[in-house]
Amino acid sequence: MIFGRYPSRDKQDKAIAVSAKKFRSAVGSDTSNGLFGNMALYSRVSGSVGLITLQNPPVNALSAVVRQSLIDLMDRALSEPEVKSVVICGQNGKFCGGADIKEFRSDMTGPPLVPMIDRLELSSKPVVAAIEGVALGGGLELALGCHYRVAHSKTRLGLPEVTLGLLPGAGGTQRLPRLVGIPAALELITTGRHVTAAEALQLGLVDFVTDHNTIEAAVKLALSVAGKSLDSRRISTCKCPRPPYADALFEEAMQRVRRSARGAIAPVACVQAVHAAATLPFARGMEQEKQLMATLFTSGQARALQYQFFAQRAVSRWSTPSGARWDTSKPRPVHKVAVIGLGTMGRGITVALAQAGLSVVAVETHEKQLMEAKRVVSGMLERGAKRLGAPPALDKINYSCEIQAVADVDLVIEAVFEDMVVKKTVFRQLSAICKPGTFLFTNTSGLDIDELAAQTRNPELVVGMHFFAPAHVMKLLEVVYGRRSSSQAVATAMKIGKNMDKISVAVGNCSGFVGNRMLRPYLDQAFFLLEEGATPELVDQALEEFGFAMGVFRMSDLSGLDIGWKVRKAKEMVSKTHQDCRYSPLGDLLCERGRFGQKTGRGWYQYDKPGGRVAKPDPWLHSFLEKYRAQRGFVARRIDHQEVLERCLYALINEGFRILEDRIASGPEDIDVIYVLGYSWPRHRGGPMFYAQMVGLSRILEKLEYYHQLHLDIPSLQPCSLLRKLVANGRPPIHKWVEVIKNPHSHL
Ligand SMILES: CC/C=C/CC(=O)SCCNC(=O)CCNC(=O)[C@H](O)C(C)(C)COP(=O)(O)OP(=O)(O)OC[C@H]1O[C@@H](n2cnc3c(N)ncnc32)[C@H](O)[C@@H]1OP(=O)(O)O
Repeated sequence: MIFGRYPSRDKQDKAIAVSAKKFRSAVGSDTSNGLFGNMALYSRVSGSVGLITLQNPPVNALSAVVRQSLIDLMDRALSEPEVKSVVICGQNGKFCGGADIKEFRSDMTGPPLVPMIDRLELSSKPVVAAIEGVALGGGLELALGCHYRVAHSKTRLGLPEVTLGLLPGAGGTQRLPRLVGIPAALELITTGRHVTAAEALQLGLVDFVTDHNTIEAAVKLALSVAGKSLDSRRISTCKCPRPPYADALFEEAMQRVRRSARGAIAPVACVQAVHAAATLPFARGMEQEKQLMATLFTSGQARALQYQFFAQRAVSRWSTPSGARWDTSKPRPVHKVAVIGLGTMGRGITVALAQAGLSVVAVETHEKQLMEAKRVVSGMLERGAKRLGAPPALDKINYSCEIQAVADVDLVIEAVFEDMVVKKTVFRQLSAICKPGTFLFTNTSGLDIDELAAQTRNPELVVGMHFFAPAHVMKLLEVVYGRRSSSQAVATAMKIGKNMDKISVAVGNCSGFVGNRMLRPYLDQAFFLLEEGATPELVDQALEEFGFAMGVFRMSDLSGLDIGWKVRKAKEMVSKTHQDCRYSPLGDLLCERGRFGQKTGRGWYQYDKPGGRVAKPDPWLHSFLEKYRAQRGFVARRIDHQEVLERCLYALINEGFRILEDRIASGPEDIDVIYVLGYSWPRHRGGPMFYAQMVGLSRILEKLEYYHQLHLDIPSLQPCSLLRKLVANGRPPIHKWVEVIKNPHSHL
């Protein structure tokens, strides 16, 4: 009966709009002031249910105006005698993406979330949250303030505040443990993990899950609970269930976050807040939550993490110095893709493409290697499918030993050895075989895209794609446009990246592109520090305390020293005499002795066996360094962590400024996203360019000048002109740097 009268989603949105219009005229509001641009709308459904719809596209974030509207509309629902219960939902199939993060950058105005949610929970009429799409952060906290929660089966729920350097500060740290218990709450709040509706139901986070119309289901529930006691439904009044092993649980959680957070303060505060829920009455727990939140809210880490959140979205709005842009370039549809070369990278790329639903032709020249690749790729797909609970996309891939098999594909991703001669040969072949218009993309970590494009009939179709290993897992993709790449080719590469669930950053063509180009001076400094008296352990410890998952030497041992050695040999750096410019052959000398890192059981550290993973200081390496210094006239001196950080990081940042100056990256966000997602730069430090702003550009400049004066033979320590210009321009904030780059005479 109720559902027969209930409008479809479309009709319902229209009904809401109509009643919103009536409501606006009833309250005599002025729509011209934008008040009703972002708000909540009210309508009455099924006679006695007040329906409040959050309306703030794209994710119905709880902006000041939305919060005020919600309060006003709840008051209205409570004051209407005909209304017996209330349903809160979000427009366009999204319940709520949480507090409006953009507001965090300015002085917060409008009614605060905490009393708003408390009032909701205190309501004498039952309130049901109809959750579709997402209920995240403040959105989930709002739902926790409601008396019942109905979710659509495709909804994702979570408290991701920790990823923004915060904690769920609108009662989330106090209500969630009371509802789902301490172990689950600790895990969800400290990781920020989203859960599916099915898991939410299992945890008791939601009361009901539907595959059908969520609002219909919520209204049905609202009708059925009207007039019933709400005593047991107010989460704040419930006792937090405390397991007997709670102390050990908190101890373990604290150790875990301290280990994995590497200096990030939010996860630690999250554990403390949940501990308050377990040990204090609700009101006192809320006070504790508020205090912890206040500390986090104004911290540099929260600013860094929120900057990174927006930067990861900003990079999709790419542009090139020649004027090509994301909003004026249309990608071409791609249905069938070929991957050439099924080594580690080619296999990962094949998996990522198949998982994105694309048909793939996977090519490897030798039958034996092809079969081995097929076995490995199938295993990867099966494991991935098991994790996602979906069938593996095995049938998306056709394997072939014949390069002719790529004749009818729309796009090729070449992933053969990182060797220009080999790649050139493949590109000439592809250009002859492929149908006209086929995009030819190359997976390379730094080779010249223009040189490769010159091998083809249509250089405008050539673009670089720098995948990071493992290619089916890592989120980052550097999309490298050459001098002649068409805007359509760039747009298509960006689109394919998005389809593979990657964050793609469009960058210009230069040796090493953005990521590896900046890595060079960083690695060089680490080698020079060894020459001057440091040990690999000292350098790594400084970098790991800064927040890197692994220091530079442990990382080199893991990825293999021979890779860099091969590149240096190809560039003739190993054999060249380096007169004006300092060059450390330490890495080469280790490779000459067969020390390639973990794979050989020896590198900058020693391991118990080839392939071993536990790095131990190596006395042989220490005495080797001593002999090396003695032979080459280096006098070992005491080097502290501060010098390690300044030399390694400021040299890397200086290269970042050069990259901006050369217009290889279109803004500092591009660099910061690349470094956080591809090079494990600690996320809570925003990225190298954001960190430079936090340290202060004048200080970076001063320190680079100081070190450059001491080491005139290290050009990478010479401050670049953009850095000087920014300091001369009064150190503008990071979002204004591009103005100085575009207008060198700018006086901000
Ligand atoms: C008192 C302080 C209390 C704080 C508690 C909080 O609530 S903190 C906020 C917690 N919420 C989140 O962390 C959610 C962040 N958003 C997301 O995870 C995702 O955006 C999404 C909601 C899962 C949607 O993902 P999708 O891939 O569909 O879209 P985008 O990520 O590209 O986002 C679309 C645009 O929406 C902007 N946006 C998203 N969430 C918010 C938000 N909470 N506040 C403001 N703006 C938000 C996002 O920036 C995108 O816009 P662009 O213009 O493209 O940048």
